[in-house]
Amino acid sequence: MTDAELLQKETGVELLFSDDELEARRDHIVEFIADIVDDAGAEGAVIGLSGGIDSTTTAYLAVEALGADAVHGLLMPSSVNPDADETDAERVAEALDIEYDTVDINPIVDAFVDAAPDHAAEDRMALGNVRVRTRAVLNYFVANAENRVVLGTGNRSEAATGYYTKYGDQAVDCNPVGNLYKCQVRQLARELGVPEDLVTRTPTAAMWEGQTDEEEMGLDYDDLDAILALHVHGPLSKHATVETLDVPEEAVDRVVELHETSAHKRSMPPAPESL
Ligand SMILES: Nc1ncnc2c1ncn2[C@@H]1O[C@H](COP(=O)(O)OP(=O)(O)OC[C@H]2O[C@@H]([n+]3cccc(C(=O)O)c3)[C@H](O)[C@@H]2O)[C@@H](O)[C@H]1O
Ligand SMILES: Nc1ncnc2c1ncn2[C@@H]1O[C@H](COP(=O)(O)OP(=O)(O)OP(=O)(O)O)[C@@H](O)[C@H]1O
Ligand SMILES: [Mg+2]
Repeated sequence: MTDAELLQKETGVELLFSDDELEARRDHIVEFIADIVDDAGAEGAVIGLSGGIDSTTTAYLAVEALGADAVHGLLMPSSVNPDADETDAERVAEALDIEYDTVDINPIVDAFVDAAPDHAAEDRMALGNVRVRTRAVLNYFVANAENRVVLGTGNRSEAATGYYTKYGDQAVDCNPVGNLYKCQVRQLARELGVPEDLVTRTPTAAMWEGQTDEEEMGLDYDDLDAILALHVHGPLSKHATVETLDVPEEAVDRVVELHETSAHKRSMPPAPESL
C-alpha cells in the first residue's frame, strides 16, 4: 500500500485520486477552461511557460480544451533562471505544438531597478516579486492584444499557504489546477503524458538564484499537502495529524502559520464598512 492509500484508509482523506476520479477531474478541468474562454468571448489563452510542472500541466490541459492553435505560450526568462528552465519550457511548447515567444525580462527589471529608490533593489524578495509581476504585465499585454484570457497555474497548496506573489503570478483570469494539491498536479501530469523528468523537477519560483519552494517554506510538498488535506482543510486535530503523518508538531504549526498570515492574499482588497 502506498503512503497515500494508507492515509486514505486510516483517515478517509483522499490525497491521490483513483483512476476514475482522475479521469473525472481531467474532464472537469478541460471543460472549465473551454467555458472560461467561451464565456469571455475570447479567442484563446495566454500562458507563461516556466518548464515547471504547474505551467506544464496547465498547458497540456489547455491544449486539450482549446486546441493547440488557441494557446500562446510566453517564455520569460531572467538572469536568475538556469538555462535548463528555458530548454524545458521550449520542450513543452514544441511537444504541444503551440505558438510561443521568448521575452527576456532583464531589461524591464533593470528599468525598475534604475527608477526605484536604491534600497528597494537590495531586497532580494522585493526584486524577485518585480520579476514575477513583470511577467504578469506581459501576459496581459499579449492577452489584450490578441483577445485571449490569461491562464493561471496556481495550485491548491500554493493558494492555501499564500506561496505566490500578490498581483504577480496570481494576477490571472482563472486557475485550472487551483483545486489540486501539488501531489495531485503531478498525478494528473503523469496521466496527461508529461515527461517524467518534468513531473519530478524541483519546484522553484526562480525569484533568485538557487531558490526552491521546499527550502524556503521549510517543508516538503508531501508533508505540506498531507497537513493541508488532513488538518487545514480536513477534519483532524493538530495532535491527530502529527500522530497520523509522523511529522514534527512544528511542521503543522508552520503550515497553519503560512495559511493564517496569507489570508489577505485570498480575498479582495478590503474597504471600511459603510457607516
Ligand atoms: N495582513 C495584510 N493585509 C493586507 N495586505 C498585506 C498584509 N500583509 C502583507 N500585505 C501586503 O502583501 C505584500 C506581501 O505579499 P507579496 O508581495 O506577495 O510578497 P511576499 O508574500 O512577501 O513574497 C512572495 C512569496 O511567494 C513566493 N512565490 C512568489 C512567486 C512565485 C512563487 C512560485 O512558487 O512560483 C512563489 C515567494 O518565494 C515568497 O515566499 C506586502 O508588501 C503588503 O503589501
Ligand atoms: N521563466 C518564466 N517564463 C514564463 N513564465 C514563468 C516563468 N517563471 C514563472 N512563470 C509563470 O509563473 C508561474 C508560477 O510559477 P511556479 O513556480 O509556481 O509554477 P511552475 O514553475 O509552473 O511549477 P513549479 O512550482 O513546480 O516550479 C508559472 O507556472 C508560470 O506560468
Ligand atoms: Mg517554477
